[in-house]
Amino acid sequence: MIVLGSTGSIGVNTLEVAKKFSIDIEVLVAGNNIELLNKQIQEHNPKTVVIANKDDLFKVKHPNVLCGEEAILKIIEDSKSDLVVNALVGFLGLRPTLTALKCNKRVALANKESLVACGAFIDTAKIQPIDSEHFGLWYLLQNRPVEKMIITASGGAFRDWDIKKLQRATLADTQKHPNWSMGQKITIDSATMVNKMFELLEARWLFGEGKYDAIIETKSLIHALIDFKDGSTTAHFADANMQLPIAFALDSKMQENILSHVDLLKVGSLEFREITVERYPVWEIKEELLQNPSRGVVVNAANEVAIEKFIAKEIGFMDIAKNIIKAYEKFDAQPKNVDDVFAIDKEVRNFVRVE
Ligand SMILES: NC(=O)C1=CN([C@@H]2O[C@H](COP(=O)(O)OP(=O)(O)OC[C@H]3O[C@@H](n4cnc5c(N)ncnc54)[C@H](OP(=O)(O)O)[C@@H]3O)[C@@H](O)[C@H]2O)C=CC1
Ligand SMILES: CC(=O)[C@@H](O)[C@H](O)COP(=O)(O)O
Ligand SMILES: [Mn+2]
Repeated sequence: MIVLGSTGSIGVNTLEVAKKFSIDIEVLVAGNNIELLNKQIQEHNPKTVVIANKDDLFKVKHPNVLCGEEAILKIIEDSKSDLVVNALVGFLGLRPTLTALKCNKRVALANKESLVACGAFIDTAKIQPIDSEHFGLWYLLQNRPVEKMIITASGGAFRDWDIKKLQRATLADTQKHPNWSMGQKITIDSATMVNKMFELLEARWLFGEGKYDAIIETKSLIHALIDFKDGSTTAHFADANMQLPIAFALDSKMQENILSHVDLLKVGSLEFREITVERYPVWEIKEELLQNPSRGVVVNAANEVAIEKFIAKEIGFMDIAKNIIKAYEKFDAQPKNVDDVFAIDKEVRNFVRVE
């Protein structure tokens, strides 16, 4: 298989699962972490490697190394593998998803920005999501009428902070996720609750029209719940470890033991909280966005630029949501095709950059 983003949090977990299942790795794609990439090359012996920057080419211990975004698309087109794991972060992951699907490959999709920005034009039949909440929903779904699908949020790094202090929160503060160890960008998205809004959109594209909502479960032991029309509610419990969703994304008929069971006596109690607009201002547009999911492209582009500005200390933490909402109010056109998605993405980025 091909692993895009092999040196990231999902990429590393994917390679561990691949080792356990003895899956052959044809291509590794990484960004700047060449030290880790070299270790992965030694262990998995890929035929081809792609990295982000040509200045790093000489550091990679492999005879066949390419670089840049076009090279990622080319190796997908040229490869024999039937399965592409897309664990790239951000809008950068969209073209590889589209290319893999065009080449009739299966896509194990962690790159949620692909569906958020372009879900209307992606055939989800060939996609197995790598996200704990969608895995949970998929696991719970059975042939009974559903009332509502609910996903859980941890509440992120600032769930217990005094709201008045949030504007001055630093990048380092955002990274103190209570339950999960993940890449920098998704950990910021968890703190703003953008991650959960993205996941509601993903769910909408993956499972179709219906009622979707999210609540905070502070231990991240329940990942999804389904309210069935008959009055039953079922919940998916599993430890906060992505290897379970990854294992099923690589092999949906998977029968192996991947994790220890959650020990409810050790857990003792669970706490649920509402997601409020006061702490998570982006939640204000959640319902409207779910009614018009194609507008996800606007939210995604605004979020990526706002995060860049936050990291560069040009704006405070609470301004990330303000930038998103402002862009959302300004750009209300819905993309009619994939070209529109790229055009709107560009326009929104230009707008937020100068805001
Ligand atoms: N982490 C998690 O538990 C979950 C993540 N996701 C989603 O999965 C995706 C990946 O997340 P995560 O693993 O946390 O992110 P990371 O930041 O940990 O990893 C991102 C990967 O993309 C690579 N990369 C970045 N830019 C480039 C580039 N220009 N060219 C080639 N490779 C590049 C990075 O390389 P390098 O590090 O070498 O620079 C790294 O391998 C995101 O969309 C996220 O929202 C979804 C559910 C759970
Ligand atoms: C592991 C995973 O699936 C993440 O998307 C996780 O859900 C992020 O944590 P939050 O619940 O804080 O957004
Ligand atoms: Mn998730």
